[in-house]
Amino acid sequence: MILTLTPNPSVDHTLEVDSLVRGEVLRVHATRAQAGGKGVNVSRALLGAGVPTRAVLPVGGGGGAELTSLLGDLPRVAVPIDGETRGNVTVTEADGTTTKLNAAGPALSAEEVEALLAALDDELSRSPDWVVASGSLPAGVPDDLYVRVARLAASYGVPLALDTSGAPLAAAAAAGSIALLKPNHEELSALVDRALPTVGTVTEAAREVLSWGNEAVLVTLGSHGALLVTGQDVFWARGPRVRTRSTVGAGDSALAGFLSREDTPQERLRQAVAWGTAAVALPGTTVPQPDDVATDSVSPVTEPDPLWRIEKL
Ligand SMILES: Nc1ncnc2c1ncn2[C@@H]1O[C@H](COP(=O)(O)OP(=O)(O)OP(=O)(O)O)[C@@H](O)[C@H]1O
Ligand SMILES: O=P(O)(O)OC[C@@]1(O)O[C@H](CO)[C@@H](O)[C@@H]1O
Repeated sequence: MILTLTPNPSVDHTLEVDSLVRGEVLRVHATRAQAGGKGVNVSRALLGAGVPTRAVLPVGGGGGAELTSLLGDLPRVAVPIDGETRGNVTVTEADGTTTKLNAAGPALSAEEVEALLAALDDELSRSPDWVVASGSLPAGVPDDLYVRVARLAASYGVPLALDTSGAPLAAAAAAGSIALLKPNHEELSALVDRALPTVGTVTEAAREVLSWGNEAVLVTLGSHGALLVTGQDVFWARGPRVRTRSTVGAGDSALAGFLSREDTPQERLRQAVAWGTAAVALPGTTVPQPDDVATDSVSPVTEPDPLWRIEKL
């Protein structure tokens, strides 16, 4: 069973337009409202693939009620909060360009933060195979929340996969004990505070993160695929070129694919890239179903050339 924690979930509203022009009246071809938030998306993707999962998330107000109804039969622990669950907006264009407007989300009180961690503690005591902690932190939640999550997971011997950015990522990565970090290229670059133009520089940055006491780094590179860096090896893989409809949730789908089955690092990377590639061909925050995923079209490369430029991959 894979447990997920999403401290700042959302209702994702997607608007599809031909082309986004600032200051104009634009006609919207299609709109959709879907359950969102990074850990929620990981759980949704796993559920679709028949992998047991459970999502822990705070919910509040009308947005929380809408999110609850959109979650359908996803197994979950919803922690009630006074604030209003956020709505995020995505605009996708005909060429696949994706523009996202993410709200800050509700402020959580200190008691609500403790209630969320208590719900997580309770679920961790049931020995899930992994816990995934993902996304931004709402106002009122200290930047070290994921450090506390890592300690809690370690106390139960449950491996933690973390996908976040900025100060919460910096705090948790520096504290160590994370089985898998999933930054994208930009997030890793911000974490080590330098540009990472090549496979070699990305690998070096990931190795620096491992030296802080973490076990593996899956760096997703958007259309350039993903690099998996462990203490021993480096693997790179990219999917086939696909028509992009929306990149929202590609990283979450990649993480779900990586965790979807016990396997070798190469096979996990193959699944991750296949699931991420499948996600971008789907609209809005739609996560891929098993039939959408073309695993055979992904061939991981062991020890890719450090001189390869990321933008050319
Ligand atoms: N434009 C694209 N074309 C093909 N595959 C893509 C594209 N964008 C993403 N992917 C696939 O999805 C994976 C995850 O993408 P990305 O690096 O954009 O994650 P992310 O930034 O965490 O995304 P998000 O935060 O929106 O979930 C990539 O490793 C790649 O396999
Ligand atoms: O604001 P955060 O928490 O960083 O990201 C939230 C979010 O953009 O992430 C998901 C896609 O990964 C979306 O469902 C959601 O709207």
